Amino acid sequence: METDSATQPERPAIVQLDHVGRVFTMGEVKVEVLRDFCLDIYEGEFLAVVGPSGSGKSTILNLVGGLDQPTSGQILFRGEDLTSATNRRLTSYRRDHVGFVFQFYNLAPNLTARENVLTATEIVRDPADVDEVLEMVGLTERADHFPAQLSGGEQQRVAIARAVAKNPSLLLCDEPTGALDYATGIKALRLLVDVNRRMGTTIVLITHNSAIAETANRVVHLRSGQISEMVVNEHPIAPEEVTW
Ligand SMILES: Nc1ncnc2c1ncn2[C@@H]1O[C@H](COP(=O)(O)OP(=O)(O)OP(=O)(O)O)[C@@H](O)[C@H]1O
Repeated sequence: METDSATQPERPAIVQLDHVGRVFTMGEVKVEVLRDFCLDIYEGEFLAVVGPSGSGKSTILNLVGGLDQPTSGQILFRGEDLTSATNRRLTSYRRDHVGFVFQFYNLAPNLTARENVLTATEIVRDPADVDEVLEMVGLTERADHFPAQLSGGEQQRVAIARAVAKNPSLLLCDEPTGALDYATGIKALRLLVDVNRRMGTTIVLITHNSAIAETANRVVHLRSGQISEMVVNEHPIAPEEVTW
């Protein structure tokens, strides 16, 4: 059954960034990327984070995904403070709750499409059915091909299938269409929208392309690590309507 796309803050927050600061220190130099950054991400929403290069998008995604820790403030996942979590707990958070999709697909070259997806499901408690996920991404016929035998768009579909097959609560996508041509990018975006609607997975998509963001329920515009604008799309457009 399809779940309604979440637009509204009445939904509980899945992740809360509470007065988060992130300073990178390189020798004597300190780079303050985020200061007092606050954002709630709601269960089941499709949130786009848009901003120019260097505005802090990947920094935020890495913090939300438990790949990085803030220098100040708190990050809560369903009320649990991740900033005081042990490394072991953070690893289980990433394993059980988070799926990542990157611009470059990071597939294991010596494994077939199916094996790439299967490997991800072996480490989680409640995975989705691998064959169903491969069918959803339209790769049933290509399941026995190795990454080098697949096009860029097909490889990205394997990467999405791999992330989705873990049945994560949160799917974090860093420029997932960045390396794809227009038509292939639209297909990848369609998949993400379908995953959000059909599986109720909360999606955070970061992009520098504001046209893509119109498919999301809510768009956070970033400028120099600050939210410059927040837009709720009452009627997100279909990926097929996106032009860039
Ligand atoms: N590990 C690090 N050490 C030092 N500075 C960093 C580090 N990671 C990020 N930065 C700096 O933080 C700022 C924000 O980087 P971030 O990668 O979050 O931006 P972005 O919006 O994702 O950019 P892009 O669209 O180019 O990927 C940049 O000025 C970057 O140089």
